[in-house]
Amino acid sequence: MSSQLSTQQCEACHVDAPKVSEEELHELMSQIPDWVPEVRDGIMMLERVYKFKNYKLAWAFANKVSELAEQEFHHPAILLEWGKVTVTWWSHAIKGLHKNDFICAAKTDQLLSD
Ligand SMILES: C[C@H](O)[C@H](O)[C@H]1CNC2=NC(N)=NC(=O)C2=N1
Repeated sequence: MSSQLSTQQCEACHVDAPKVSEEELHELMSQIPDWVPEVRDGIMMLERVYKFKNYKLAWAFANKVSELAEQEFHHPAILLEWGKVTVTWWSHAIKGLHKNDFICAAKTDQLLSD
């Protein structure tokens, strides 16, 4: 359930922290069905495009995602466009996906209803 992930906190991620396994990936993806795993420069990432009616609403959402990032001290790529925000989570430290990324993806989804 996505509520399960979104109630968790990011933990400090170090270079030797574990990447999620194939099995975990499958289980965690099922909890954030609107996110797509993307491999970019050999790094697995989680991405979702959010659509809005205008620039201002997209901008406000991008700001909320930025606040979440500082709260969790885990920072995504955020692409702000007219009516559209693309959020991409991955863990720089391990060049891949950590459980933190799934927690933050679930929390990003929750910002929509705030
Ligand atoms: C020093 C600090 O903890 C690190 O630079 C953090 C900050 N935010 C981060 N965000 C993300 N997405 N991945 C990281 O590896 C990461 N590392």
